[in-house]
Amino acid sequence: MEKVISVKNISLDYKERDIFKKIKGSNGSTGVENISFDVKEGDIFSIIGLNGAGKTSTLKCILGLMKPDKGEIEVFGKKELKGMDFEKVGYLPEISYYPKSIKLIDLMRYYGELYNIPKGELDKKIEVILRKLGLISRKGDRLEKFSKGMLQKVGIAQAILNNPKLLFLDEPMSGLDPLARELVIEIILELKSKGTTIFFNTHILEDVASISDRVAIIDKGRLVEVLDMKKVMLEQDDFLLKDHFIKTVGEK
Ligand SMILES: Nc1ncnc2c1ncn2[C@@H]1O[C@H](COP(=O)(O)OP(=O)(O)OP(=O)(O)O)[C@@H](O)[C@H]1O
Repeated sequence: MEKVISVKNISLDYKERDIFKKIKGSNGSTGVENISFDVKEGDIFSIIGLNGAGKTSTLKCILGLMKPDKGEIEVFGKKELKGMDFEKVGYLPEISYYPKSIKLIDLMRYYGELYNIPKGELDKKIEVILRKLGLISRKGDRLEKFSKGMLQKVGIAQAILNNPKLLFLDEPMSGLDPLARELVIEIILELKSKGTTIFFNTHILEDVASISDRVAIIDKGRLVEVLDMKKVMLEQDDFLLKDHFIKTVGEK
């Protein structure tokens, strides 16, 4: 299997960012320190860590939304994602900001245009995805009428609209009810079965253990270990990610 993401010795120190030096009273903090890992094509790769561990910072560096101070990142074998590359990538940010007055269908059409989805296919694609996420009856509603969980589903819908080859999900289960969480797991597994590589950040360990091929544990900006889940499960049939995580992070 090919490497889709390669992260080598990246560090990102918010203290070094000029903008934070300028904000009176802000000391900033270390985002990530000397992190390295690879993600193989078709894998589900999860990063778990406590609040502030560095999950979002790592993801933003991979996507090119932040530039690490040190280290190298390659995605699809390239040092920088550009133009057409983004048509192959889906991204659910940790917090999505959408104009409140926009109707769901118009937001989806807007993303469809950004992804260059042919006009003739777009409405059908939107329909399928909104139906899957239980949002079809709300497609004509403005987003100001949506609950937090519904907005999270909107974020997921836009992230998968282009059938991405590589999907980034930052806390995908945030604000979702148990049924919606199951639905998202189903969607993730369906995408994997079609060959999509999935990279996701979470601190909800139950969601990770059963579906991930590899799990990276990070703590205070540092990579503690990368677990090969199949191998771990074979070696220890009573392995519980939660217990392992508490032990590992607790001992640091
Ligand atoms: N914009 C910022 N300015 C200064 N420090 C920041 C900024 N963003 C993140 N940090 C710091 O970087 C560290 C890692 O934050 P990050 O958001 O990557 O963690 P996380 O694991 O995604 O956390 P969470 O689970 O709470 O979303 C934290 O110590 C945080 O305070």
